[in-house]
Amino acid sequence: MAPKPGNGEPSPVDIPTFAQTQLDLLAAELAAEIAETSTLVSAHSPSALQRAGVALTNLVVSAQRTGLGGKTVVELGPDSATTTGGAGGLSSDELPEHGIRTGDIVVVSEQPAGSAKKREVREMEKRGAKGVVVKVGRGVISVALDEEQEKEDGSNLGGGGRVWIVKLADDVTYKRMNGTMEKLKKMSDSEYSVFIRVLFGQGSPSPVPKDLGSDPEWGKIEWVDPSLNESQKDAIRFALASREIALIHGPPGTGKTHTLIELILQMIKRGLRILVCGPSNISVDNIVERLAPHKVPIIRLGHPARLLPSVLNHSLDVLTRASEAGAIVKDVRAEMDAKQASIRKTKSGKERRVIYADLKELRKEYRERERKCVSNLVAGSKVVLATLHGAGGFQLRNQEFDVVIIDEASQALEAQCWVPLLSAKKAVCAGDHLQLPPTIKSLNSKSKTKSKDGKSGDATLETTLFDRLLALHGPSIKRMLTTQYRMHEKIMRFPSDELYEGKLIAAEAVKERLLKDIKDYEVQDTDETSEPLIFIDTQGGYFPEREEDDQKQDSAKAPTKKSILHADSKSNEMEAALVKQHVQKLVDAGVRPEDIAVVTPYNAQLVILAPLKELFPGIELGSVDGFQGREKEAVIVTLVRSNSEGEVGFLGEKRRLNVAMTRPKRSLTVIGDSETVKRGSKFLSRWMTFLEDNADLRYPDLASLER
Ligand SMILES: Nc1ncnc2c1ncn2[C@@H]1O[C@H](COP(=O)(O)OP(=O)(O)OP(=O)(O)O)[C@@H](O)[C@H]1O
Repeated sequence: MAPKPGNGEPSPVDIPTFAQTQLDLLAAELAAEIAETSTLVSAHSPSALQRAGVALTNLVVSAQRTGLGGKTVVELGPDSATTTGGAGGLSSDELPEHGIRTGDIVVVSEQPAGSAKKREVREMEKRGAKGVVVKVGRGVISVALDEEQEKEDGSNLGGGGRVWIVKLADDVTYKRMNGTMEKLKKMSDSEYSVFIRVLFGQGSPSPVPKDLGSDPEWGKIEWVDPSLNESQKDAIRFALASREIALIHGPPGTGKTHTLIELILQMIKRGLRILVCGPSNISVDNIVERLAPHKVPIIRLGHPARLLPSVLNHSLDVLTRASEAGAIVKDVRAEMDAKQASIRKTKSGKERRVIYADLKELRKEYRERERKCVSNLVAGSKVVLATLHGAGGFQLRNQEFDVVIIDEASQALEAQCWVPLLSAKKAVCAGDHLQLPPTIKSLNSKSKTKSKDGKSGDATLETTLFDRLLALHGPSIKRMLTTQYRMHEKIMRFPSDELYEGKLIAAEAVKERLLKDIKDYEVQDTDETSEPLIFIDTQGGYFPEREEDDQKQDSAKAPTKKSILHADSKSNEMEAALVKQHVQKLVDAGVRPEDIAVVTPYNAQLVILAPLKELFPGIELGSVDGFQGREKEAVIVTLVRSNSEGEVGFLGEKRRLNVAMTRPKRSLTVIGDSETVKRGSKFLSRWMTFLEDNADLRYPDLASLER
């Protein structure tokens, strides 16, 4: 564990040791990810892998062209020999249902004939071509190949024959994190900036005046949005006044992004140059969308195919094309496209080789011109937005920013945060360390850490920068947002008291909102729609949980990635029946299925709940982890665990429960076995007692349940 919070001076961290620990942990994580893919691929047939969402079979290369960065983009379409027009409702030019998404790293390779052949990922990588999916359409999927991946005779792309693509572990992200950690490790003591020293406890953050609200400098801010609440204003003042680091702690629904937007606008007013990052494209786009109406000049880095359509106008790619220098780049691109097209026409090996040599030259020229054009644009902009990973691209090399802002910092790996932070002078990180950290596959992997004074501890990738800084410097480096704009007062009470020191306040507009008060359509006043908090207690041992393995034996169903990867997941059929009954009551009262979500910690339970999607079109079913950041009018949580041993597994994780119970706006229904759950932990025991005392407590009516 990291040093104790706030006990005077922080214990300094030895930076090279820290970086090495991160490198070890990242290597273990990448290995776990690679192993997962390899196991999947070698154990299942191509069609099973397609159903599991990790492959797309029966394709042919239909075209190739030049993409961003001068890369070759191959377009893949269905092989007409395998799609007999219209079979299964599929027209011959449409791709079947698949799980490959833009941004996935894939290998394109010759498809093995028959399913008997053993497939090895490593072998496929060697013989095929690796790349990134840049576009997914109904009838075509485009892959930008890694440099020089296409062999001159096209043999690694099926040589004109049938190919398939398989999703691989995303090692690109790792390379960037590793590169960053290597740099950090090699830095000498004299190269550490004040900022770096503070972030590793080799110095304390510069003091900030105590009462910023009445401070002559920070107390008189002209707010762009005067409706900000006091805790939001205070967090912004603190983030502006701090010199090295400020954490903005945003519990669920407290307007974290809202606050960051005002902070960015205030920083722009002060002439500061800002880099804004988040762990995912969506987290960054969310900010671009909300900044755009303020008409401030912003540039969004990142591949256009991965950005929301609404933010494209701010994307570097679009801005580059619109610029004057962009026109010259376009000419080179056209020439390259013509060459690419001619490769496919010629059969002569000699001619192909000449064209490839020309292409290589053109690619170099293209890249140089594009880089120049991009650097000019970036250098001239005051606000740049990118994913943490994207901030490590060539576009930001040698660029300096006054402040780096990281949203959702508690959901990012620390090594990823260092991609933009290595050259930062000051950082503002927003997040909530009491919700779930990033998902880690190598969970058992721990590495020893050592502080400068020789104290050692265990480090895991789950410890985020946010956690570490709080542990290092204590609460004085953070400000918490305290008014929440999502939940009914009664839904908020338990998480607030247990996790947020009882500090959360429900905003007037939401504190008494019930389902029956929905304004957009009519909802009847029933027992289900007039209660914000319902607990259906399944205690008594009548509703035991099941292991996924038990079900697989009696199920002839095709594997899904979920079922393959969650072989030891749990489910509870009777709880699922109770969910269905409750949803039916809500829908009968008039609540729209699209305003209802069912969340559960267990993926096997999701498989059992799946038929609800057909019964109530529009309803959302999700794992707790997948629902983080989301909200719904009504949320039903099924806890699944029910056994005589009091085993609760990963239900015992407070942060997971916190996410589960803070998704609803007007109605939270918890379905679970209080006897089992109570025994899981003190926190769970207090939650069960709270529900018994405060929720509308119900017991299942066994007779009315259809099995
Ligand atoms: N000062 C305010 N006055 C009124 N409404 C506000 C205020 N601040 C935030 N909100 C509203 O609260 C909601 C949540 O805001 P926002 O999306 O910024 O939250 P968030 O904290 O980023 O969300 P999450 O809980 O997912 O982290 C939004 O509907 C927003 O308009």
